[in-house]
Amino acid sequence: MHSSAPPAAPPRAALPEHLQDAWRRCQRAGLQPDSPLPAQPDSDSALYALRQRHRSLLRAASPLMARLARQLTDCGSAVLLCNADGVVLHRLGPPAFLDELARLGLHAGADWRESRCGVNAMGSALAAGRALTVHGPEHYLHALRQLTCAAVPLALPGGARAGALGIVGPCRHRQPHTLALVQLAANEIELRLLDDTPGGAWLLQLRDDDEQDCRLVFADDGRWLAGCGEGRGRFAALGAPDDARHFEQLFAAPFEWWTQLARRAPERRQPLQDQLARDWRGCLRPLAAGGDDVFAPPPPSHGLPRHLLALTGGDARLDAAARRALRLVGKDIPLLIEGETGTGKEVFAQAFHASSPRRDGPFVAVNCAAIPEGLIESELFGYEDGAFTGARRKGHVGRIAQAHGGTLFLDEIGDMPLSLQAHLLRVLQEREVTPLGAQRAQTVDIAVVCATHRDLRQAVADGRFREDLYYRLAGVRVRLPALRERSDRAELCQRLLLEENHGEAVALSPALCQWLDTHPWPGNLRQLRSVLRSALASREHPDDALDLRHLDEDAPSPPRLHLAPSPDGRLADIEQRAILHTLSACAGNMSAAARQLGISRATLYRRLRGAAA
Ligand SMILES: Nc1ncnc2c1ncn2[C@@H]1O[C@H](COP(=O)(O)OP(=O)(O)OP(=O)(O)O)[C@@H](O)[C@H]1O
Repeated sequence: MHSSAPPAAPPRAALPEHLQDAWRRCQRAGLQPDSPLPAQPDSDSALYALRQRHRSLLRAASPLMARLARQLTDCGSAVLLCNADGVVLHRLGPPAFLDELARLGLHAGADWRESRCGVNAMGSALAAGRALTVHGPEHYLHALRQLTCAAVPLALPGGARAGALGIVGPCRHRQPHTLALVQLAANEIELRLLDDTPGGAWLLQLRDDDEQDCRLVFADDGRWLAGCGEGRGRFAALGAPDDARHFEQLFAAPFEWWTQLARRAPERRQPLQDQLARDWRGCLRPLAAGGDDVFAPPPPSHGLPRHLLALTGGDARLDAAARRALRLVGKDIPLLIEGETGTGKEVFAQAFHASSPRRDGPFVAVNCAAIPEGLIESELFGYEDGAFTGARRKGHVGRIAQAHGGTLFLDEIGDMPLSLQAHLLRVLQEREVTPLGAQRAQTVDIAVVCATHRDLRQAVADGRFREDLYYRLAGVRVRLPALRERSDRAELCQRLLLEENHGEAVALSPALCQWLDTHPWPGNLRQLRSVLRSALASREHPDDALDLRHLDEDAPSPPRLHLAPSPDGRLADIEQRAILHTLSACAGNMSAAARQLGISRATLYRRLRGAAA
């Protein structure tokens, strides 16, 4: 875009009727064509909150936006998505052009409403409720007259306004077919929004001889709830969802029969005639159970600092654990985190550290199960120059001393050898550490957080863990719920998918949603993340919705491995057989086997050691 004088507006009569209306609205609102664009709010946290609120729209639109952006690579144009208030939720396009737009104040989070920015395609499409193009001088404000833009309003399944999709580019790149491209993408987004209708409803997918797709949604009792794009248009003659129509008023077929059929053969298309005697092939399927969980806003978690808050997607148990931990912040009372492998104990410990006044100090993590027993002592306490044969010349600062001023995280504390437990107890009591071979003790100022997947009290009862150390470490205990127990599983899947897909939303098939929701997840979040990561990588196209077929062949089977029969049925034997089976399937590759079992490599080594003992 260049900075020469803006092109003059065309005579009003030369504008199409709907743009004349838009110009009149701006005049009535008192906008001056030569006034600058209003200053736009630009806050990351406000944008984050806004995107959270509109995540179902973003999830439906992102793949289509990415596809459009690829088609437009050579035109130097950008694809924009606004919410129903005209605020930009997402932009994709050439970085140089996006920067130009941002310099005009049109960044993500900016408000394009017609009443603020004058006639423009996004704002005016929303104001007029119709698809339209605004080219160069047709913009009301001079500041926008070097742009050309086409936009289409988007509707929610019930017909309410969801937002608008648009393509904006430099004026010299006007493309006559841009509006048609946006319209096609908008139709597809509306279809995808249907997938998000809460459970307890049925989706009827219809196809006619021209292979035109229509989708209609019905409640359990057959009431017509929604239709989208073609779905609304092609059935307009028979009514609208708001008219409380019933399936049987649209089709010459009993709804009950269709739902029974759908339960027996959900994928099969059946011939179906509507009340206008048009022939379709239709397929009825239940909408994803629990789909509403994904879109319900998380219950408020007021008062939790940002890092801990980021962990709780609304699960009451995790929320309570975070609150309990938070009461310790700054009080030097040790925290003991319990939970199965992969439940996020280390991530929780890091969030605790980041929420504490020690956040600028070090966070030092030691996995007591991963360090060979003979090395734990020197690793933890350090040693002086020449303390023992093979020691490094200049000695070694132990992990405890490294944590000075910050937090020491002792993972798998239940695996600490008894001989070292007394030594650790002294450090905790005296807040001093004496490296091996040293004459003098050093003072250390540390917060201590420990984690274990074992039952430490049982270990105390069995004499494997010192009772006095247990009470030193377990100042406050929190238990992290297993993934299968968490009520925010759907939310968590979405969050991990966004993270794994570099911030781009991904659509999930209902079958996969259901599988994700009901899988027992023995490896918890670690396993979920790795399953999602490999599923994303196995898609043919980045726009493809994730489906069961993208799972590793073995992904659904770990629970079967754990349940394999063993001669005497003991749990430890079953576990060991599962481990050995997986190891042999992975040709002895420890990392691959650990991934497949959904446990960490350290846990796998530990289990093997346990099995060999
Ligand atoms: N709140 C979270 N949000 C997103 N991902 C998480 C979260 N918590 C954990 N994860 C993922 O799960 C993986 C395992 O987390 P973490 O290492 O903290 O678990 P752990 O309980 O300490 O496991 P182990 O007992 O095997 O040491 C992490 O690498 C991270 O990818």
